[in-house]
Amino acid sequence: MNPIEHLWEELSRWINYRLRTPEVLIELDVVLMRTLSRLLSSLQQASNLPSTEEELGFLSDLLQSKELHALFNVHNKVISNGTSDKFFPMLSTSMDVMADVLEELINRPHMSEDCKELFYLLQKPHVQEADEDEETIKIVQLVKSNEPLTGAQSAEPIVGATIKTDEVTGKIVIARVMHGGAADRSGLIHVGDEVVEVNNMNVEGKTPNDVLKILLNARESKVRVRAHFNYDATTDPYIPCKEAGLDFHKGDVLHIVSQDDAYWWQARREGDRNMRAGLIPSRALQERRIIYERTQKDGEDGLCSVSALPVLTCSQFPKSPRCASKPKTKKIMYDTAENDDFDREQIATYEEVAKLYPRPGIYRPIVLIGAPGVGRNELKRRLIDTDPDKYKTPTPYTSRPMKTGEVNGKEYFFVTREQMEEDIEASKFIEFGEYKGNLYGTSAESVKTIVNTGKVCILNPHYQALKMLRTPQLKPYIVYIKPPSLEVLKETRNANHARSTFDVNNSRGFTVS
Ligand SMILES: Nc1ncnc2c1ncn2[C@@H]1O[C@H](COP(=O)(O)OP(=O)(O)OP(=O)(O)O)[C@@H](O)[C@H]1O
Repeated sequence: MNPIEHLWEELSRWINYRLRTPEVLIELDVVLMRTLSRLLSSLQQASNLPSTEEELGFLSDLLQSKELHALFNVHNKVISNGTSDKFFPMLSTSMDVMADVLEELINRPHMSEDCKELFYLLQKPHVQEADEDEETIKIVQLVKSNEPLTGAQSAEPIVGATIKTDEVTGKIVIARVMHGGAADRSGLIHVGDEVVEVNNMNVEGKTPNDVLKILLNARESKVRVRAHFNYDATTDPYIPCKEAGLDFHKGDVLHIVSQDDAYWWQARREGDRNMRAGLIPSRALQERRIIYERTQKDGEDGLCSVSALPVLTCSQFPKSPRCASKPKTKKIMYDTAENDDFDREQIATYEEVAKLYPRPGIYRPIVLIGAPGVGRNELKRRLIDTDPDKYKTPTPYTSRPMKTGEVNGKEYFFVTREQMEEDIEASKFIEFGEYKGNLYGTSAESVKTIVNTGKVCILNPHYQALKMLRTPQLKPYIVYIKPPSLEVLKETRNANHARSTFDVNNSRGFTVS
């Protein structure tokens, strides 16, 4: 440790270990002066001069540090009060008397409520700083909100309080505390309090407008996420402080206030009037937890080695007709390994969201999802029938040669295989597949074109295409089609002579018995 660090250590230790009594303020001042003069003389000795960048940096930080400046303020205060006995206790022996009383109290086998209160009060440092006029600096953390500030027109609003320049001193002071606002609820801010610093910026010489600018520039995280899991802090064995936890349910939108800690974010529930932020597990922590739980569970199920990041493959999903050996229409090919988002999507934690403002004349696409054969295609067809000018489905692309009577752009857009492969490679298709040696696919561009022409785009893609469709640009409504009861299903499908869409020959009627 270099001599400067050593001196600073000594000074800090001294401050930390002593009570802040009035006598101590004087003593502190003496120590400060002594330490600084030792620092100066040590700097004057050539051998002790800071030579490395690290030492110079330390000295520069020290000289600019808030602690040192605060100590200088103490020094100035002591000097400006001269020999006034303002900083001295009423009795020269008051500290001894207090120690005696505390000892007396602690040795009592039973303490009455009054004694307990006295015992508690006497241990509080502010009792020991008895002077009424003594200045105290409160560091108050108020979180900026959008709460209305009625009656704040005359002066500038600051987190539920108004400020003004004091006519006599020229300092910024609290003019009014808005009832029920953040400042009022904190109970720490009162009319007439001088504002010394805002967000670590000294406001000396500044106008209320300047202070407002500082507040407006305060950068609070604007991140909002939707939770994809339930969270109950009381049952979380990892949370460092259960009381500080914020419980939420799957689907809740959370406003992330701070992501400074890698494992514990601070958040508020969107729309919650309680302004206090609470701790929630970060995405990284929750992902780890889910992976760990899955690994444990799979272990219990007797499965052999499970990778830390499980990637679901077709075989792990319930038997899908599109995975059948002889697909009816087309084989959908998805190389999940190529999709960066795939793993994360399998571990649902938080999803970033933002408020959406409708754009006149622009409709969000409707994406129909559901069990095979549930009737998505039928629904799409019927919707388009109701209003063909309003609803539109994209025309697919194919590499198959055009048949006689077909019109390019009507049934399909006909392109070469090379062109299609190139576009697939460039992620231009939301879904694609191969059937009988020809490629088929729906391009993202054709969805955008329908949206931009003011029509409602309807899609009934393979569920894997959701990854491509669920983007901030397209913002689709994803509608899950729930099948009706078996009785209704039998009745309607039989009446319609419905054909199964997923059996190998596509010629079977519904086998509902
Ligand atoms: N509401 C309904 N009433 C009567 N029949 C229906 C109804 N909905 C669908 N069907 C019939 O059921 C069969 C399957 O419907 P459809 O092809 O729309 O299913 P799908 O969900 O698009 O299937 P897939 O996703 O597997 O392609 C069709 O013969 C269709 O006519």
